[in-house]
Amino acid sequence: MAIQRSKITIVGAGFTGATTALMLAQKELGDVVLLDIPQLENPTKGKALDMLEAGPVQGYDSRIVGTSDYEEAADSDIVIITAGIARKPGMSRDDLVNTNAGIVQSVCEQIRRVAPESIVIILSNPVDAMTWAAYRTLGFPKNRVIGQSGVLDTARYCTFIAQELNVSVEDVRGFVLGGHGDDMVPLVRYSSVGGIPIDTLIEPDRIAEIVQRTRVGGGEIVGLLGNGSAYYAPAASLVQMAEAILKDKKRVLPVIALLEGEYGYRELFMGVPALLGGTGIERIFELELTAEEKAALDKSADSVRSVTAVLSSQ
Ligand SMILES: NC(=O)C1=CN([C@@H]2O[C@H](COP(=O)(O)OP(=O)(O)OC[C@H]3O[C@@H](n4cnc5c(N)ncnc54)[C@H](O)[C@@H]3O)[C@@H](O)[C@H]2O)C=CC1
Ligand SMILES: O=C([O-])CC(=O)C(=O)O
Repeated sequence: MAIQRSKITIVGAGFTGATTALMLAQKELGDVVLLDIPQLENPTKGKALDMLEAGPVQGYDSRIVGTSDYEEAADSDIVIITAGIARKPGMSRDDLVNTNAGIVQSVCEQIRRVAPESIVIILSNPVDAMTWAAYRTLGFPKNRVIGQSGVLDTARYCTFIAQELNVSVEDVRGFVLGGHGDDMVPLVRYSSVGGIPIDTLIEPDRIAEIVQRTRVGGGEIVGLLGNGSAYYAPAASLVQMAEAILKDKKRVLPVIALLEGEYGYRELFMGVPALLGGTGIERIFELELTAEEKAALDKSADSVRSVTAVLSSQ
C-alpha cells in the first residue's frame, strides 16, 4: 500500500492561517489546504500559490492549495480553525464571542461532514469558548477537539524569562494554565531554567512583572499592531501542536481540553497540561496546586465559564 502524506486543512486564510500554512510547509508536515470564504477565493488561491512557489527555494515539497470548497478538505488528518474576526485595540477577546461563535459553528458543520475522522485544533477567539462551540457542533470525541492557548502563552512567558536572565530560550521551561484571558495562570513554581527553579534566579517583584506581562501579552501585540492581533507566535504554536499529533510525539503541552472533573471542573474547556499524540489529547495531567494557585485558576475558570455561557442560548 502506498504511504499517504498527511493532509492538514486550515480554515481562515488570514494572518494566522496563512502564516501557519507556510510554517507547516517549511517543516514538510504534510499537504496543506488553505480555505476561506468564497468572496476571498482568489486571494486565498494566490497566497497558496505564492507559498508553493517558495518551495523550490526553501526545499519543501508540501503541496499547498487555496480554496473555498470544503470538498478539498475531505479526509483531512488535522483541521486548524482560525476563521473569525480578530480584536482591535480597546477590545477584549470576549467581545468577539457572538460573531466568532456563528463562524466557528458554520465551519464545524462542514468539517463534520467532510473530515469526520479529523483532529480539530481551534484558534479563533475567545478560544476556550470557541473550542466548546466546536466540540458541540462537531460531535467528535473530546480527544479530537483541542484549543490553542497555552503553547502561545507559555512561549511568551518563556521569552520574557530568557530575556530577563539573558539565557537561551531553549533552556527555559514553564507552564501557563487556565483560560486565554488576562487572568491566565503562569505557574512560577513549575518554571525553570536548565532545571533551576526561576524563583531562585529572579527577584519576586520582577517575576510578578513577567507574570503580568505574560497575562496581557496578546494585548501588548494588539496595541503595537494597531489593526489586528499576533500571528507569528500563534502560528508557531499551532504548528508545534500539529507536529506532536502527526508524529505521535507524545509531547506534554498546555492545551485547551474538555475537563470532566480534572482540577475540580466539569463541562468546561480550559488550558491544562496534556499529552498530545497521534490520537489527539491522550492524557490530562493534574498538577498539585497551592491554595493561591488554585484560587487563581478558579478565577480564570469563572471568566471562561461566563463567556462560554453566552453560547448556551445560541
Ligand atoms: N487562541 C489564540 O492564541 C489566538 C487566537 N487568535 C484568533 O484567531 C482568529 C484569526 O486571527 P487572524 O488570522 O489574525 O485574523 P484575520 O482577520 O487575519 O483572518 C481571519 C480569516 O478568517 C476568515 N473567515 C471569516 N469567516 C470565515 C468562514 N465562515 N469560513 C472561512 N473563513 C472565514 C476571514 O475571511 C479571514 O481571512 C481571531 O479570532 C483571533 O482573535 C489569534 C491569535 C492567537
Ligand atoms: O490577543 C489577541 O486577541 C490574539 C490572541 O489571542 C493572542 O495573541 O494571544
